[in-house]
Formats: sequence, structure tokens, C-alpha cells
Amino acid sequence: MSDEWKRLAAERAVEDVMPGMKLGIGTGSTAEHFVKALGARVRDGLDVIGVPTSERTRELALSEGIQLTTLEAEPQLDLTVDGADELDPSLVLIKGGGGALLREKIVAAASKRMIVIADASKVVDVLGAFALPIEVMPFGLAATWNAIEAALAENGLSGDLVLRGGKDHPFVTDGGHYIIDAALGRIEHPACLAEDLAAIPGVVEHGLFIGLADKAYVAGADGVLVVEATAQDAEN
Ligand SMILES: O=C(CO)[C@H](O)[C@H](O)COP(=O)(O)O
Repeated sequence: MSDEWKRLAAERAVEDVMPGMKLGIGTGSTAEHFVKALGARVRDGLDVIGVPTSERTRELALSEGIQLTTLEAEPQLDLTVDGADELDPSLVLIKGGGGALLREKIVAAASKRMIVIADASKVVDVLGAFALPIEVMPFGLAATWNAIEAALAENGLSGDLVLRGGKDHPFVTDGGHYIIDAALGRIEHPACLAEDLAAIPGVVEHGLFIGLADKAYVAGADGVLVVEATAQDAEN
């Protein structure tokens, strides 16, 4: 059912795509439904150009016949559509379960609007049940690890840190970095945590997306619900 809901949310977002738009195209199983639905519209004559947020998405988009570009050629995009691992009612997100959080955040920040597509299981009151992905430089990993633990303690948080893929075969992102997944349980103050993590030199990026999403299409048993970020959310 979850995959069907992902498809419904993705198909709803495709309706927001207008001719001539420059699109940021997300990564993950929900975003893949979006790419397929967008590909169908492109083959029907819709003229858009997209920037993929991962090599995986690039390959799928090309196979769907979607014209692609880069942020170098098109540094400002009209709309990014992407999935999320968790979203709260003010549209703060945890992303990076698929390992693409750095490119996803760069692309979302370069877009006038971001729409999140998700099945209802992703909506939570308080973020943190999903382990927070933190993208780090391989250089100095142990020092960065300690600094992350200190930042978590500073924020009253604790929990297991796990190097994705394990120490022998760490998962490597498209940017050549590692990911530490931090199982924190409840992140009551994501903005404070985001600031402290971003201040650690070996942290390349973290999976808290704050003030980036404008709207979410959340599909579940009641159909597709629309969640809008309020002006106040956007300021926080
Ligand atoms: O952040 C992401 C990839 O880095 C994905 O958007 C997130 O993991 C959701 O994935 P899915 O749509 O497969 O549930």
C-alpha cells in the first residue's frame, strides 16, 4: 500500500509542473514515481528541463526522456519535487535515507519552491524516529564523530551513531563522503541541532531540511492531503 501511496503523491505533484519549468528532481522510491509520471508528460509534449539530485535519478530521468541540465548552467530552478524520510506539521524534514541529502539540499535551496511527496507513514509530530543522516568527510572521521557526539549532548540528545555500510565497507555518497546515521528518538529543537551540526568542520551536511519545503502531498487511506508551510514556519 505504501508504494501505491507514494505513486499517488508523486502523480499529484506532477500536476504542479508547468511548461517551461526548470525542475529539481529528487531521489528515492517516491521520487522515482515522480520521474516516471513526469516522463509520461514529457513524451506527451511537456517542455521542461531538470537537475537530478543523484546519479541514480539522472539515469532514470534520461531513460524517461527528460531533458537534463546542471546547476552550473541553470543556477535558479522553479520547483523541486522530492521525497522525505520524515516530515513534521511545519514541514521540517529529515532526508538522506537514500544517501543523496547533500545534492538534494543544494538543489532545494536553489529552487523557488519545494514540494515534498510522501506516504502517510512519513508524517510525525516530532522528528527523530528515523535516524538522522549526517554526511561527513572521510578525513578525520574519528574527530568528527566525537564532535557530533558533543553537539548532540549539547542539545540534550543521545543515541547510537552508526557509520552507514560499516567500517569495512562504508557507503560512499555521490560526493565521495561518508554518512553517519544518528538514532536520536525525538528531536524537539531541530533548528538548534542543525546549527550545531553545521558548525562542525568535518560535517559536510545534515539531513534536517528547515524552511525549504513549501508544500507536501501526503498520500494515505484518506487520499492525498495537502500540507502547506505557513509564513511563520518559513521564518523558523
Ligand atoms: O532523502 C532521500 C534520499 O536521500 C529520500 O527522499 C528519502 O530517503 C525518502 O525515500 P523514499 O521515497 O524511498 O521513501
